[in-house]
Amino acid sequence: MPPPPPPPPGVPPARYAYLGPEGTFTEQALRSLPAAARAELVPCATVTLALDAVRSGEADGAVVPIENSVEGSVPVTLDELATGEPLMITREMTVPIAFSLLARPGVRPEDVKVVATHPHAAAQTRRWVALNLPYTEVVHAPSTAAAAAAVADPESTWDAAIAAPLAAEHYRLAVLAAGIGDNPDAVTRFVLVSRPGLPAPRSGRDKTSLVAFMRDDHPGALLEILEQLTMRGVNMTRIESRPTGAALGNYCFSIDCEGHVDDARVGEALMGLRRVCADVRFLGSYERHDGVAPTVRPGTSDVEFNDAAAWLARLRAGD
Ligand SMILES: O=C(O)C(=O)C[C@]1(C(=O)O)C=C[C@@H](O)C=C1
Repeated sequence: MPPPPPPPPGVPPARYAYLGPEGTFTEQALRSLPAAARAELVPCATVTLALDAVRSGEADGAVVPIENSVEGSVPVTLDELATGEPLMITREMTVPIAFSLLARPGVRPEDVKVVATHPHAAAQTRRWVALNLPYTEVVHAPSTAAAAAAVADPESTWDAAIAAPLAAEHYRLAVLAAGIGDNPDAVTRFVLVSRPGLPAPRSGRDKTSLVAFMRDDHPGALLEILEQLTMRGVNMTRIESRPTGAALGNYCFSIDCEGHVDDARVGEALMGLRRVCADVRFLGSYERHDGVAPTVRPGTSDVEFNDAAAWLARLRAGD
């Protein structure tokens, strides 16, 4: 394939931060974006640093992991998006996850006493490790590639890393075992995050992300939030509660739902949430990674919402 054209004269290439170092699954997710081919890619040691690079203007965007099909959400990403200077999701993408056990050349499987990896990777290889390395200690690293980079150092006290097959080439490590994930169909979802601005254009196959902060703790508080979505025919694809950090028992709800902020039913639901919640943080509308279009229930299409609004206007005007 010919190399992508350079940016026009005077226009610096976009800078994208990501959870690094080189060789992470996050880097694979970022490289799946056509724009990455023309961009400067900036590896960051943590999700927090990658997102802060966007907040400070050091990077134009950041790709971070948000959810794994086996281990669930990535709490640091949910919490960073729910607090601090607002950020906006503009794209999502998925990467199939396959793990290898990597070690310095010459290290044998029976020599592996300590294996390092990211906590989400540890959770996805738990059964394989229990069966094949029963006396091995599993320690956590900031990312799978950070574990591989550390293991490549002959002074390392870690004997092996669980990482992406790509990390073996990158850090010149030997593959002691491949395909060691407990679930061969594991997939991780990543998001591209930028500073707030115009939401990505409506594609008809969109998702909207938001964080709803409860006004106070009372019977049915969560139900009240859910009603705002259900009564407008908005289908949720994910909801989870996260502590706000303010006090014990103080929670917010991280929600993904089908549709775009420009869809009448989603806009109306957001207005409803704004009325019943202490705060609502809009995290963006963006095209779904799987291209699935929502089913619009009778009475909740744009035409029907607009027709109802026009009818009310006529009533008020005495027409
Ligand atoms: O450590 C990496 O390689 C990452 O990109 C992070 C991460 C995650 O946060 O879940 C991404 C995909 C895998 O599920 C394991 C780790």
